[in-house]
Amino acid sequence: MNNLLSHTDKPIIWSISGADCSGGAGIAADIKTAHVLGCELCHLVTANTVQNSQQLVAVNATDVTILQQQEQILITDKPPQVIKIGLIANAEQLDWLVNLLVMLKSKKPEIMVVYDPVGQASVGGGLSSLSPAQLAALLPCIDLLTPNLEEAQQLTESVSEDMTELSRRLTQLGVKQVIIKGGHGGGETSVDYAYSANEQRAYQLVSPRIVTDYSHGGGCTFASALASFLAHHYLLRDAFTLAKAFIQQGLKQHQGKLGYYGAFEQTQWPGKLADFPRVITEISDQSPPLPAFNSLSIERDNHQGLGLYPVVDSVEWLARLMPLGINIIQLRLKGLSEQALRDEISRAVELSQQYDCQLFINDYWQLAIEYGAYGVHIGQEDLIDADLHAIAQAGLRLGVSTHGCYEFLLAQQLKPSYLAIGAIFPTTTKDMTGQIQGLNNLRQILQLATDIPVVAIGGINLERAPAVWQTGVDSLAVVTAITHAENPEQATRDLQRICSGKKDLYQFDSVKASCS
Ligand SMILES: Cc1ncc(COP(=O)(O)OP(=O)(O)O)c(N)n1
Ligand SMILES: Cc1nc(C(=O)O)sc1CCOP(=O)(O)O
Ligand SMILES: [Mg+2]
Repeated sequence: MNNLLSHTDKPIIWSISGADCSGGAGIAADIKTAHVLGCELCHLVTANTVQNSQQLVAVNATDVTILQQQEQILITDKPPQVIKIGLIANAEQLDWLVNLLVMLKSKKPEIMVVYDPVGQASVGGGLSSLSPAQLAALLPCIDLLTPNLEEAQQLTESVSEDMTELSRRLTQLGVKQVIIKGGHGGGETSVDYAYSANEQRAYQLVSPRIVTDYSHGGGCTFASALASFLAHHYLLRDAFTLAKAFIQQGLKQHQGKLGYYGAFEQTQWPGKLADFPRVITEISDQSPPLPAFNSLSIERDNHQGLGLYPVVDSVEWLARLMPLGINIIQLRLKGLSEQALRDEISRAVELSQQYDCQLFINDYWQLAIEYGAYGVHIGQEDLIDADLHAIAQAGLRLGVSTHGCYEFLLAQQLKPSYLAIGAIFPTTTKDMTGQIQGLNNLRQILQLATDIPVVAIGGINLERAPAVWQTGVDSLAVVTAITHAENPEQATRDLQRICSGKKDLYQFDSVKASCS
């Protein structure tokens, strides 16, 4: 257990779950899911169940000594990044599991543990009779719990149907993050609710309900899809979004087929906007509804798009760069007094009119409106406080920062003038820890884009710019590649040249996991 180095490029997941001889649920679902999502899955089978599409006949619990042997033979050879837990057949297994998790987390705290608390088989019958009191020892070891509403009620010994209340209670029992699945309810849509105790934030996603009986193993698949995306280092909100899209895509394979309880279909890495959920948020679901924001002046027919987008921190920089034929530019001021802000912004707007340049003001949307700037750029944290109606009514364009697919979908629902995706690479300009996208993730997110222009930002320099441009983005936003360059004017011209190059690919079929 000293050497927890992995021997494979693929992230390793351990699934500690039961085997379903009918192939729909349990380990079978976990293996199929992890496989198509670019992970390697080791299985420690807790029970050999006897079931088919109609009934559960027996749960034959595995002897704990076998699970211990499997744990020991795997631990140095195939150590896990993520552990996914399903069926725990008895109290003896529970004790073993709690000890295992405590030991693993003491050696490698970053191991993530996902627990899908299966108590009932979907074909009817009890898989496990562990009580909430017995499970209490396990919950503090769990990073992500994925109950349905009924399971959340059982674990909290509550009759509440309020997902907010249930998820808070579950985190009080020690679980760090919860996703309560709404898939089993009625209605036209299925709403899932995630809550992170660390972030103290909730996320809600809704998808149209797909009518099909081919859903056997859907719950196990959802949990193992989450485990797979977490193993690829996606944040909870993005793993949640991708896992919901994965489920939607799988259910659609047998849409409308009823009368036979078939195995859920695991297909491929989700990449079609139609499979992705809608983000429920008070920002996008405002009343009255938000109007679409004015669009930018953009030339797409010559493949150039918006081109280079310098982001600078003074009017002096604007005055230096605008004469070079810049189409779009941003004034990103930090830490100035009210008067200094007013001076800079009013001078910047004047200058932008002189050069007919699309000037965006970062953060200060009220001053941008007051001085008649072309647009404002708003970060995710500031979206809630900004008066988006006022920005639209004043005719200003809106740019929104996004970091990952959840924020991208949320921002896209607002129909802004452009969407920024970052940070593509590590950057020294601001702390983007945990939010570095890389080129593969950028390509995946671009598959979800509509006709709203997309700007890439973060760590883009002369060497990296061609590869980012080739992903098909409409613009490259840069700070230090210009402001820290030995010769900023030359760097600007070089970047402009890259951004005027033809893009070869506008097709992103089956982009594989970020592991490549
Ligand atoms: C084009 C572009 N993209 C992203 C950002 C970042 O904006 P924000 O999230 O508001 O963070 P700060 O820039 O305010 O630190 C941006 N400014 N421009
Ligand atoms: C200001 C900013 N916003 C980012 C985001 O991802 O939202 S990354 C970033 C820094 C961009 O600076 P540079 O080009 O020097 O890396
Ligand atoms: Mg900002």
